[in-house]
Amino acid sequence: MDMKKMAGDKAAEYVKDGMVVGLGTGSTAYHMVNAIGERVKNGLKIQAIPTSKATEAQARELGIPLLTIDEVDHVDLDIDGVDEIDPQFNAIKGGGGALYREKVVATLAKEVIWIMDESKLVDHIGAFHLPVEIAQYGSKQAMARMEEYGWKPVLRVRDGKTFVTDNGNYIADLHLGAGFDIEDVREKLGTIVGVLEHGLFLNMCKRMIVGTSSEGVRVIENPSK
Ligand SMILES: O=C(CO)[C@H](O)[C@H](O)COP(=O)(O)O
Repeated sequence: MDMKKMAGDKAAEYVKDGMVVGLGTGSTAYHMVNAIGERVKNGLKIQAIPTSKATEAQARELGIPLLTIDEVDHVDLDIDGVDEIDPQFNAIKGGGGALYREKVVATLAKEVIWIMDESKLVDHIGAFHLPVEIAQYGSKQAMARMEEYGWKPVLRVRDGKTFVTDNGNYIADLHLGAGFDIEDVREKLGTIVGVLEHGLFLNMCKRMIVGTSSEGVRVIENPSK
């Protein structure tokens, strides 16, 4: 079976009646949303908060009852994908550009599960670019500040056009390299006007669920949660 599907299907088992569930975004989350949709058809009673317009459309199609963010006062469980994750459970997310809503929902959640195939496990994050959501107004200046910090921001382009997030903003992708100083980058990003959120999700999850080619699904618990 597809490794992403294995992880998504397994994660859906953690959803229980009565929960408010955060539905992540991306090709792994897609399988998880399908699996939850199947369980809803079979009588599971939940409410869900999607982390992107794409996931919202998928969940709606499957008949999963949805809340808007203004209707949410807590999230019991958030399940989402990652782009990279290290043994300290520090992750980069936002490859699909949904990092802002993903972080809002993950931050509200009592419990977070990250789902992935085994390619996402790394010793040090940073080989994958770090996505940073920036306001359109002043984006040139915000990127100039990033250059001053010695980073090389690349404005995200899709299909020949500047990529615009579900929130109407741009994404600057930072190519920092594996083993970059996470705390230093996080702190410096906080000083730049126009930076709305970044894709560092540091030690947020209670467990990772990893689809592997040789061992099936691995569930890795976070001892610090
Ligand atoms: O953060 C994300 C979207 O903003 C995704 O969760 C991340 O990019 C992983 O995607 P995939 O499961 O397709 O590999």
